[in-house]
Amino acid sequence: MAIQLREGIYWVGAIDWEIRNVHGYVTPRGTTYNAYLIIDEKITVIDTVKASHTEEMMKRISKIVDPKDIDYIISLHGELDHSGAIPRLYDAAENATIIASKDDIKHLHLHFHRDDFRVIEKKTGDSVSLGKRSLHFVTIPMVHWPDSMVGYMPEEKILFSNDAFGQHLASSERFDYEYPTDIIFEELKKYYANIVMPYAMPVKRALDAVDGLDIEMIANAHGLIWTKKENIERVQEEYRSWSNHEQDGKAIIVYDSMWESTKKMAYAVQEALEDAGIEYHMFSLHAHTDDISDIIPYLMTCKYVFVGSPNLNNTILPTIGAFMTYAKGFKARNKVAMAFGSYGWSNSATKEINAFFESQKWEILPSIESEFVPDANALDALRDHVIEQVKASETAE
Ligand SMILES: Cc1cc2nc3c(=O)[nH]c(=O)nc-3n(C[C@H](O)[C@H](O)[C@H](O)COP(=O)(O)O)c2cc1C
Repeated sequence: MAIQLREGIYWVGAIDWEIRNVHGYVTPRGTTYNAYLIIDEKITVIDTVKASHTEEMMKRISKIVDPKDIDYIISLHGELDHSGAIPRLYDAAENATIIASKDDIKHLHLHFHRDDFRVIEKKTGDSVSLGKRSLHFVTIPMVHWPDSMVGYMPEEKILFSNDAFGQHLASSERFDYEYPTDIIFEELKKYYANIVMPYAMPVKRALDAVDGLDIEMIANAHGLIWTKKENIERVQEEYRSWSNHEQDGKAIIVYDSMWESTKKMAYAVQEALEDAGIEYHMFSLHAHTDDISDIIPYLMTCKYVFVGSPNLNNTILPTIGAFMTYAKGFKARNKVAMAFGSYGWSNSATKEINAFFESQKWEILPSIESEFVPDANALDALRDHVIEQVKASETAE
């Protein structure tokens, strides 16, 4: 059924209980595609759903209104998890016009190749009257596509924010007050880290653009809708802090190992961090025990990054390569990093890892290698080295 947000404003999206991977970002809790129906003089749908969930959306809309009567389809972002059902909805509506940003109009064309779409372009400062209510648009390019836009409805104090402030979280509950707050914020951070993080400057500009709006509800495109005053303030503060690359002073250890030598080294690093009083999280990529997308939220806010790989055929293990390839796109800033790993006869793994650190412009601590299996002395030396380096880094602050 359609869920009422305010009188005449409904959530008509879809719940994807099954999805576990969105372009390499694992989504253990599934997701939702949030679409909104507004019944006013102009019957309007804001965003749609992934094509696979089109009929679920159509059914929810049809409980409230005959889709043929829809006047406006507003597309805030052309990615297929929001635009996938636009062609079906457009065909069901007899006289609909699509409202979108200039880039989104181009993207919709490049996705659907529909020359018959009637479109109206909107940009920052433009609005559309729906009758009793209106929508005022703000383009937020690169949060997270060039086409991204939000719509503010002053009469209801609702910000339709599309992907901004979203979380991949499937639930029968629609509103933040119905769901454990910690889980929503955990998923908010994971979403920001894995989707939005590369675009720190555009995020700051977007936050400035919506700053000062009187917002009582953030109707986003994924997950729970924000309604609680403290949560609406907190999500904006969190986005501000993340876009400023603020850190929590913690560490991450990311490693893989074939015969457990590098694993022993990872645990020596753990011991050192405990001795130095640094909080940390360890990620083992062995046999994909941990997923690389789970590391990114920790990477975003940590200070220290320890990466370990043994040598395999003159290079690193592919799991560590995948982590570095994935991490590289996010442009995490202000890290202090150290490589470690075991080798047999030629060492290139830590060099490759250091080259990655360098590409990220992170401060690099001297790496440590072990020829085959590290003995107790080697592990003690590694531990002491890490303690010394970390303490020096803490004192230097
Ligand atoms: C298939 C295979 C290829 C390897 N290739 C290299 C290599 O190119 N260079 C090197 O120094 N050691 C190489 N080694 C040796 C490992 O790096 C060494 O055994 C190391 O101690 C393994 O660390 P781990 O226990 O953390 O997996 C290779 C080992 C295996 C099993």
